[in-house]
Amino acid sequence: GYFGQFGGMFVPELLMPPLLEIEEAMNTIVPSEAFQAEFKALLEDYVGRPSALYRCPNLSKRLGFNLWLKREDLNHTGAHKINNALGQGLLCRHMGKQVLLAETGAGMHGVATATAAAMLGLECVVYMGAEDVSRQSHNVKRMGLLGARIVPIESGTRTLKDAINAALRMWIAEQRTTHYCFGTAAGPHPFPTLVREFQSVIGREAKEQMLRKAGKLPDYVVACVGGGSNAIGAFHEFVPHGEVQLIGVEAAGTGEPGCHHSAPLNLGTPGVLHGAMSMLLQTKDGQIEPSHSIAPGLDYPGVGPEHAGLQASGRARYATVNDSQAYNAFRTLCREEGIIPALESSHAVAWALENVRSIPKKSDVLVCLSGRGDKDMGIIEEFEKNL
Ligand SMILES: CC/C=C(/N=C/c1c(COP(=O)(O)O)cnc(C)c1O)C(=O)O
Repeated sequence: GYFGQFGGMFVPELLMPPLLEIEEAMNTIVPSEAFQAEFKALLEDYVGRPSALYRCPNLSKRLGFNLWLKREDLNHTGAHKINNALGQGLLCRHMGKQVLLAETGAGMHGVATATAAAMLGLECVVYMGAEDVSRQSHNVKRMGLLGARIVPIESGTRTLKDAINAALRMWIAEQRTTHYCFGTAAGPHPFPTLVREFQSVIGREAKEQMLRKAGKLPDYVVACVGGGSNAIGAFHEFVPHGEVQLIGVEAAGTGEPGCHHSAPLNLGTPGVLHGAMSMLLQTKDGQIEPSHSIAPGLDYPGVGPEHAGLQASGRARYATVNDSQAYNAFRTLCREEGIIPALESSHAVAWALENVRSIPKKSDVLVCLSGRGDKDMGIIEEFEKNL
C-alpha cells in the first residue's frame, strides 16, 4: 500500500485485524463477478450513473476554451461520495458487519453513508466536528432523516481531522460489528486504494464521454483536493495518458500570509497522519497545524498518499485557490451556467477561470464538479455579509 515513499499502515496494533480483513475483501470480494454486477446495478439504478459530462456553452465562449463539467453533483445525494459509500456498504454486508461508521466534514460523506446504510439495512453512526455540524446543517438534517446517529466532536478545531480521530478510536473498540466507511482516499492502507477503486468510475466514464463528444482526450483534468477521492477518481483512468495534464486544486483559505489554509501538497511537509505517510501541515516539532477553508470538505491538514506520490513523480500538479476565488467561481457558475456548485467543487472551477491566460485557446478542460451547493447556503450568506 505504497505510492513511492507515501502510504503504509501507521496504526495501533489493535487496528491491524480489521484493516487486513478489508484488504482481503478488496482483493477477493471486490473483483468478483457478483460484487461488480451488484455495484454496477446500484450505480446505474440507485445513483443514476453515468453522470453527465456537460460542456458549458457560455463560459466556453467567453473563456476561449471548452469547459467540460463531470456532473457528480447530479448523483443521488448530490456528490461523488455516494460511489465510495455504496461500494463500502456492500463490502460491509459481505463481511457480515452490521454498523457503517463514517467521519464527515461537509456532511456529503455522512449523507452518502447514511443513504447506503438505509438502503442496505445497516446501522449508521457519523462523527462530525461541532464546527461542521453548525456550518453544514442542511446535511445534518438529511443524515437524521436517513436514520443516522450523529456524534458531534468538540475537540481540536472541531472539523474533519477531529472527526477522523474520534471515528478511529470508536472503530478500535467496535471493530467486530463495525465497518469504518472511510470517506476519502486517505488513511491507512487499504483505504486509499479501496476508495480510489470505487471512485475511478468517474474517470472511466469521463474518458469514454470525451472520446465520444469531443473525439479526443481532455487536455486538462482538474479536481479539488481535500483528502483526494474525487480527484483520484477523475485522474486514475488518465494517468497512463501522459498528454493529459492532471491538476489538483487545494484550498488556500483566506490566502493572507500567516493565516491558516488547507494546502499540504503546496505548503506542507512529509509526515504521518491518520495512519498514512503523506504530506501534512505540521509545526517543526510535528504538531498538526490547524487548517482553514471556506469549504468544509477541503478543511483538512492532510491529503491522501497517492496524491503525494503523483506530485513527487511529476505526473500531477497541485495548485491553490483561495476563499474569494472559490466564491467568485461559485457565483460565476450560478449566474452564467445555471449550476449551483458545492464550495469544494468551486475551487476546481476557479482554477480554470483564474488560469485563462495560460490555457491555450480551444483546449478541452475537464473539471470534476464533485457536488451541489445546497449545503453551502449558510456559508455563502455569511461570506457575502463581509464583502
Ligand atoms: C470525508 C470528508 C469529506 C467530505 N467532503 C469532501 C468533499 C470534497 C473533497 O473531498 P475529496 O474528494 O475526498 O478530496 C469535494 N467535493 C465535495 C462536494 C465534498 O463534499 C464530507 O464529509 O462530505
